Amino acid sequence: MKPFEITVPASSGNVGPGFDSMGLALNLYLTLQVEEANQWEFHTGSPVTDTEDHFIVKIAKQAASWHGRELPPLKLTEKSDIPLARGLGSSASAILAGIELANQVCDLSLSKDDILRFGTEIEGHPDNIAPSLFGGLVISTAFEQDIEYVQVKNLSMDIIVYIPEVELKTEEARNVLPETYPKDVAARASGISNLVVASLLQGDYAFAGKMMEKDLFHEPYRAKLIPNYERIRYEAKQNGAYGTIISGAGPTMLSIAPHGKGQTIAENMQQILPEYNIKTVAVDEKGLTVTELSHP
Ligand SMILES: Nc1ncnc2c1ncn2[C@@H]1O[C@H](COP(=O)(O)OP(=O)(O)O)[C@@H](O)[C@H]1O
Ligand SMILES: N[C@@H](CCOP(=O)(O)O)C(=O)O
Repeated sequence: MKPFEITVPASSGNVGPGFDSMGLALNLYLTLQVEEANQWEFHTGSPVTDTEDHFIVKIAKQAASWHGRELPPLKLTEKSDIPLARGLGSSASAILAGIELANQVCDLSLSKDDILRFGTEIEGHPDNIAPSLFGGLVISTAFEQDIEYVQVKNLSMDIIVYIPEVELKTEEARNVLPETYPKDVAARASGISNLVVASLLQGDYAFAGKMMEKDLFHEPYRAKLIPNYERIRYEAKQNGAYGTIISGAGPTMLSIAPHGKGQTIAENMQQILPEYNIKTVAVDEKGLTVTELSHP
């Protein structure tokens, strides 16, 4: 086996009202270098005590065993710009890295649709898995045995993320949501989501930003879990952003802004919230990639 590297972008799920179905791939990356080895080795920036039980290895073993195969020992080197439990899809990126690892090493011949289905089954919803796999903005939903999706590329807007120091587990942020929604609320909430999609497709980012802030599916329930929720929305708008939403389940927040204005907005917002990591990010258009390494 030749050494290779798997690269998976981060993602921002929901994009406001597209709860569990809309997500954007972002240019923060998890990379996993893979080499043959006689015994397991796992290298990351921080110590890994349970090499064979590491989340990515567990997923890879699961993917291999579902196809009647066993993963051999490997030397793995992981690097990641994606902060954990911040609403930037770290778990989806790690799941995809694990599935692709098994796909490559055990010759599973999984198609991208197979990976989407398997990854969604593990993650529970496709809104992070689909964009991290395909790149761009992806709208997706599980329908019977399949995950149906539409990929949208070449959005022309700037994106700013506000990453706090605190973590928020997605599971915890899902527990505050209602089990069911009254019919009139569901109808309005999906209408708002449809307006966001339609305006993004038309390139009307100002209207998309306005409607993104009107979510009824999750933001009203999660706002209390997100530090500085109202303040970030207000200050970002004062500084010229079109709209600000919770990224995934939070606690990171994300603004969309006019093309070319993102950097200035990020700098101004960093003055207001010095304890945050605030930066502009771009949409990743490629999704998961695998490259052969000549010199690992
Ligand atoms: N690269 C990784 N390696 C090991 N575990 C990871 C990795 N990425 C994510 N995880 C696991 O996923 C958890 C975060 O998932 P989650 O709460 O869904 O937040 P998010 O996906 O928004 O970052 C981490 O606490 C960790 O258990
Ligand atoms: N649709 C999910 C998205 C979770 O994204 P994450 O990055 O916070 O894991 C939800 O809103 O729960």
